[in-house]
Amino acid sequence: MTSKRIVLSSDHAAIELRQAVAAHVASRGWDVVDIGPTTPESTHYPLHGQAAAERVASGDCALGIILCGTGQGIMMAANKVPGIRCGVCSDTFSARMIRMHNDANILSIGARVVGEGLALDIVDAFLDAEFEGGRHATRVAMIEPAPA
Ligand SMILES: O=C(CO)[C@H](O)[C@H](O)COP(=O)(O)O
Repeated sequence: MTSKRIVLSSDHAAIELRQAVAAHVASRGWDVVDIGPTTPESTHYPLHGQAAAERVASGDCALGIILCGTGQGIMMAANKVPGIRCGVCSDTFSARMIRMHNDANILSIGARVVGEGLALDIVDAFLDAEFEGGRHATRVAMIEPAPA
């Protein structure tokens, strides 16, 4: 991965964890684009999932990390943006495999599911893994048809 620019977003349920993830990812040398929100008012996860996904799909950011209470709703919203492959992870094995086999470009985490220590390990597993290509590239290409 040449670019080390990464976008982060969440809904209200994951602001504290997102900020911890942002500090951790920045400490690893990534250029973090944290698009919020910063205030704790209730908000709507599809807005934040789509906004992060658009940063990745446009090429502005190489990867993304998004969070909501479960990680599920914001993942669903992100995956509606063409070119996005986002998985929810609550364990490090899955976080590694969504990069190695699925070429995921966004990781989703549930702030009401995992604690901060595990979340940061999940982030490390995602960032340290690389897509293996080969047979996996054939399968990833089948997920989304090439644009006409
Ligand atoms: O996990 C989520 C979506 O998948 C949201 O964070 C959750 O639904 C928000 O719930 P509430 O409005 O009760 O805080």
